[in-house]
Amino acid sequence: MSSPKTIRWGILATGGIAVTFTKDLLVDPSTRGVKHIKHTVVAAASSSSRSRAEQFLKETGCPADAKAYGSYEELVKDPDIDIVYIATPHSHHYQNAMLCLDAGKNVLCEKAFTVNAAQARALADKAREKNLFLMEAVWTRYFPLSIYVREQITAGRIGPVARVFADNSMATNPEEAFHDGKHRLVNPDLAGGALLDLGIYSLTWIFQTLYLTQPENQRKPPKVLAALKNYSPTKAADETTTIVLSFPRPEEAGGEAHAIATTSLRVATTPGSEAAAPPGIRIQGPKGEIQVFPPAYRPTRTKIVLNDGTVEDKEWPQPGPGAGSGWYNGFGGGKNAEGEGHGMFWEADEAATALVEGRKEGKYESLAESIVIMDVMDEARKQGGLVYPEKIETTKYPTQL
Ligand SMILES: NC(=O)C1=CN([C@@H]2O[C@H](COP(=O)(O)OP(=O)(O)OC[C@H]3O[C@@H](n4cnc5c(N)ncnc54)[C@H](OP(=O)(O)O)[C@@H]3O)[C@@H](O)[C@H]2O)C=CC1
Ligand SMILES: O=C1OC[C@@H](O)[C@H](O)[C@H]1O
Repeated sequence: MSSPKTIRWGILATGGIAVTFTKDLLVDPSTRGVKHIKHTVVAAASSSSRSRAEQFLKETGCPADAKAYGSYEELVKDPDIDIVYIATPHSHHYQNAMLCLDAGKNVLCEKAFTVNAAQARALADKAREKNLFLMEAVWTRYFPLSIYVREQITAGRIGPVARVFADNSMATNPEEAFHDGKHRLVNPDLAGGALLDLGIYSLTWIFQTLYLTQPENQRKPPKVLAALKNYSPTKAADETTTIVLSFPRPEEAGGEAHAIATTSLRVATTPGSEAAAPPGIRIQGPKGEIQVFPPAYRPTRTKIVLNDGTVEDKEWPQPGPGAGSGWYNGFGGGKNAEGEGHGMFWEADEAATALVEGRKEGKYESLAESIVIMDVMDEARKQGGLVYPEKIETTKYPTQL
C-alpha cells in the first residue's frame, strides 16, 4: 500500500466547535482504521486578533510551525493550505465560503450550510466554476452508525421506508441561558433559532434514510407543512419548529413516504437520564423499524425491531484515543466516554479522501441534497413567518456583516 497522503488544513474562526473539530482532526487516523490519509493543521485565523489565533493553535495542540492570522482574508491567501474548515455562525457561512472559494481554496463548511437555499446555490455554482471541493459539515452522516443504518435500509431489512419520526430538541432554559439575546442560538443577526441549529439534524435523519437511500433518479424534493413558534424575547428566532414532509416515490418503491421533523430549544428529546432515553429517531417500514437513540447529532446506540420478533441492539462508541474527555456542544458541553474520540474526524476523513480522489463533493451528501434541505428550511420559515435581517439573507458578495 502507498504511504498516506497528508492533507493540510486551515481553520477559519476559533470558537467552540473549531476547538473540538481541530482536536479531533489531530487524532491519528490509523486509530480508527483509516490508513490512506493523514491530517495536519498549517494555519488558523481569528477575526478578533492574531493572538487569539496563536492561543487557539496552542490550546488544540497544533504543530508548532502552524501560522496564526488575525484575519480570514490573510488565511485564504496562504498557499500551503489544501482545505479550509469554516466554523463561524451560520449567518457568516455564505460570505466566508465565498471568500475561500474566490481565493481558490477547497471548503468544508459547518452546518447549517447557509442561511437560505439561494446562498447554497450560489456557493455550489462558485465551487463548480472554480473546480473546487465544497461540502457541508454535517458530521453525523459520516459516522459508521449512519452508514450501518443506511445499509440496513437498502438491504430491505424493514422494507421500503414508509415513515420517519426525527427529533432533535434540547431544553436549554433559554431565558436563563441566553438572557441578553446575544447568543448565536437566539440572535437573529447570527441566524439564531432551533431550526437552523438543531432542526438540521432532524432533517438529516429524514433525508439520509428516505432520500439518500433512493436511486438518484428517484430522489424528489418533499412537500412541506410547517408550524413554527418564535422565541419571545427576540421574536426573530424560532424556539420550536415542527415540519411534516411528504416524499413522492414510485408505487413499486413503496409509494409516497411521510416524515415528521421536530426541534426545540424549550423541551428535550431526552428529559432526565440518558439511560432512559426514548429513540429520538424511528425509521419505519412494513417489516419493522430502526431506532436511533439521542442525541440525534451524535448517537451511539441503534435498535432494529422487526415484526417477526427480531430485536438487534447495537452500541457504537466513537473510537479512541480521543480528543480529550471534554467536548463542546454550542452552549455548555459534554463528556466523551472514557477513551472515546468525539467523532468529527469522520467528516474530515471524507473531505480529505475526496481531495485525494479528485472529487468535488462529499460522498454521503451532495451539494444538490444540501440545497434541497435548505429549500425545506426556507419553506418552513416562510410558512412560520421567520425572516432574518437582509444583510445575512442576501447573496450579494461581499457584504459587510
Ligand atoms: N457539528 C457540531 O456538532 C456543531 C456545529 N456547530 C456549528 O458551528 C458554527 C459555530 O458555532 P460555535 O462554535 O458554537 O460558535 P462560537 O460562537 O463558539 O464561535 C464562532 C466563532 O466565529 C467567529 N465569528 C466571526 N464573526 C462572528 C460574529 N459576528 N459573532 C460571533 N462569532 C463570530 C469567532 O471566531 P474568531 O473570533 O476567531 O474569528 C467565534 O469564536 C455554527 O454554524 C454551528 O451551527 C456548533 C456546535 C456544534
Ligand atoms: O451542531 C450542533 O450540535 C450540538 C448542539 O448542541 C449545537 O448547538 C449544534 O450547533
